[in-house]
Amino acid sequence: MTFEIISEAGSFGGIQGYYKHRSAVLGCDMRFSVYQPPAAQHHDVPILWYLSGLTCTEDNATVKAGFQRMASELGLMVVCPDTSPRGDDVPNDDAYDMGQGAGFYLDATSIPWKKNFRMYSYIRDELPALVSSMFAADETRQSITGHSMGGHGALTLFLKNRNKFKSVSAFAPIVSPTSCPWGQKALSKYLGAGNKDEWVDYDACALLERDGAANVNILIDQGLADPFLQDQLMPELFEDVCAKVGQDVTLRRQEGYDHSYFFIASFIEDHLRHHHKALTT
Ligand SMILES: N[C@@H](CCC(=O)N[C@@H](CS)C(=O)NCC(=O)O)C(=O)O
Repeated sequence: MTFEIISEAGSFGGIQGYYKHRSAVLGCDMRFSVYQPPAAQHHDVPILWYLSGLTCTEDNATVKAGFQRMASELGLMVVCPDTSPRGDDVPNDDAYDMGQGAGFYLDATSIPWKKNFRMYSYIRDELPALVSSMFAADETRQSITGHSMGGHGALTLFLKNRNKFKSVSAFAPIVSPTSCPWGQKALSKYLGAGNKDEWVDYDACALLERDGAANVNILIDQGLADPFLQDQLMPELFEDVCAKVGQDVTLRRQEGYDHSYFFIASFIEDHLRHHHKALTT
């Protein structure tokens, strides 16, 4: 497995880096960022995956979430992948919520998307193998978080891989893509409008209902001034399923916060502490 260093910069005693590699799973070049805490100079450290939302690249969270100070203190490696395959040879769409920048963390099965849009397998298998071969990362201790579309990615990847991730959290997640316009559009194009049986495999509410509660506390923050709250995010759907199946969830409704990285930066410390606890006990 080979990779290229795009840049590395000192940050809170550790290193904030940007990297590029050829993804066999996605069939294109991909970029991602990794924060290595100072502890990684001495031993393998746990990994926190941060999945971003629509229109984002690996850069948004890296420069705007403000996780480096706390990740340094707690000894967490934070990896931010891109949100989709990219490039001139990769299918795209003019809309911001489809195609490049909108991979929805699933493995597409429809033409023309299925050749490249395999972000589920990329995040679950290919990128972790690369990261643990490149850095002092402890593959046995991984957790996952994300924002909006990335919150959907974090919840679904966790719920389907409960032995791989020790904990999960999310900021303003899409909790039920089968129930909201962003999700219905993406699932009908990536998986096929007639394949609704496959849609539930990428719906956190449906997965929880189908597979039952996980043995962890799920932390979710949701801003009450988020313009997408009522039509797209609907955290009450997740809350209802959690109550039904006995899933331990902490859903915090935050007054005055919108969908932006100002919201994420305000609560990122709590999320890093949530994951650190699960990764070190
Ligand atoms: N209509 C909006 C929707 C996209 C959006 O709000 N994206 C969120 C994730 S769902 C985001 O993180 N944007 C980038 C940023 O704030 O840095 C736009 O095109 O900017």
